[in-house]
Amino acid sequence: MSTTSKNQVLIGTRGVSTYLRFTDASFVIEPTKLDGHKFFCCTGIYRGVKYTEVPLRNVISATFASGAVEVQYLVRKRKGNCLNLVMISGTIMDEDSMHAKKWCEALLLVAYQGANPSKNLKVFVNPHGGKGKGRALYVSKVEPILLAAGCTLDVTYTTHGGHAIEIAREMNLGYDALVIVSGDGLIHEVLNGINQHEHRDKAFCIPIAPIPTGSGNGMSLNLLGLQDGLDVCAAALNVLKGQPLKTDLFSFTQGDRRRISFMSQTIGMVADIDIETERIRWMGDFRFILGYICAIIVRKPCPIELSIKVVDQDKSRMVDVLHARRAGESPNPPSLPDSLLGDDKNPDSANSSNGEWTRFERPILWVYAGQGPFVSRDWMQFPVSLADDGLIDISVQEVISRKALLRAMDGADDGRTYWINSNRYYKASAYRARPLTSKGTLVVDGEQVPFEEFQVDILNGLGTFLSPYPHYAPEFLVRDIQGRT
Ligand SMILES: Nc1ncnc2c1ncn2[C@@H]1O[C@H](COP(=O)(O)OP(=O)(O)OP(=O)(O)O)[C@@H](O)[C@H]1O
Repeated sequence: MSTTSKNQVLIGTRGVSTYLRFTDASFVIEPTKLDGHKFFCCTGIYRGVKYTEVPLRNVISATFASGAVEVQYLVRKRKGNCLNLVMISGTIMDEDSMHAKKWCEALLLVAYQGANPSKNLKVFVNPHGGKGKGRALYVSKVEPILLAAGCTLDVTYTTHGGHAIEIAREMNLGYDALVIVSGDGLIHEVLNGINQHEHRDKAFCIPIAPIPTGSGNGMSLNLLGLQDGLDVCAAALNVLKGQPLKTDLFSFTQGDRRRISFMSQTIGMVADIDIETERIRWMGDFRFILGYICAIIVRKPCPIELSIKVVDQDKSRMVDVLHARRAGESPNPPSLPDSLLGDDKNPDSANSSNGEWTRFERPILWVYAGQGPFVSRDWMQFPVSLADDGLIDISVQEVISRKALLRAMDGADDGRTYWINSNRYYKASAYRARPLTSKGTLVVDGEQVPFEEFQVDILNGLGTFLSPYPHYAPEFLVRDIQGRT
């Protein structure tokens, strides 16, 4: 029987003849006995070569040189573990060289769905982000994957806050993607550098791919999901295989200074948590939980004047819109009936009229505005957020009892329903806030900014990120909507 078939090659590896083949969905390694009859021990391992099947997407490289085939791919050692880069190689057995070469080319073609694996990448590495392991993780885990794919890397290790702004402002526009090895703060810097670029609009089209080595890593979680969002190898795979996802950005204006924000603006208690837990960043994202508990004990009100251009404040409808959008039933957010736009059905918030500013008049503990479901692994702040709906999600927490705040932290069954308990949640086209005291905290994408009057407007679809999905990661579909008001 000839072993030659279009989708497989037979190689000798570790003394075992082994088929390498691919189907429409998978890359398969199948050890056999040398006489061609398949033989497995009960574990599927034959002299150290194990039967392996991985999604085609996990194949990074396939080369043929000097009579040997080499395939590099990502695999989980155990279910639930992080991905790891591994390689299988061996000399071809009864194939001809031309077949082996063509097989490698065909495998790469399907594994990359026709895209070029060898990308030209600008890489920013923040050695200070998160627990300070960015450099080590980049060198040991991420760079080998990018190099295996044949990428050209232009790497900058940031030396100080603001360094990434300086580089992004001046960068050339020939990169296929900007790889950001840090947390959300460095993404914020890069976007603000791009905003000052001479060719701003073109620069905004270069997709950004986060590699999660920060504390919260909200954007990485939102793009890759809870299983992969903190896995640097899964994030490196996204650099190679992700598709551009357009996201809204926010224009944050204070006086004549305008910043770009891509994820969140926080005022009051949650901003305090960000700042006050800075000195325990070695704890990773647990710092936010600890900070929340301490902040509940203090329960400091934040006197501000808040005005919102409300588009919707009905949580049930927000969930329905999210589901419809993800099911592809509604390519664009459905327009709301005029009677609902800016309608103030709730006497607890202030008056508004269509397209006008609604004043929020009750004492508040915090405002959390932004997009993207997760701001960190345990904190789902904007569960009904859509990447490019042209709206900002705003949650406002009135002053309530400590007990009620602790209950809010509990969420429902999985800690992902935090928003249901924050008592006001809006979809808005803009908002503005004016502090009524000089003491207070304001944080934009993790960066502390002066606690002064500001306004936020939407920059619809200006951001570009690489993503495995056409929306934020699918697990964020909100199933449990108990308690929505
Ligand atoms: N070499 C450096 N030394 C000190 N600070 C740096 C350096 N390089 C960058 N920075 C600053 O580090 C800050 C924190 O980075 P980043 O926000 O990415 O990590 P994080 O705060 O741990 O994560 P997250 O924002 O996801 O919670 C950035 O705002 C940046 O200004």
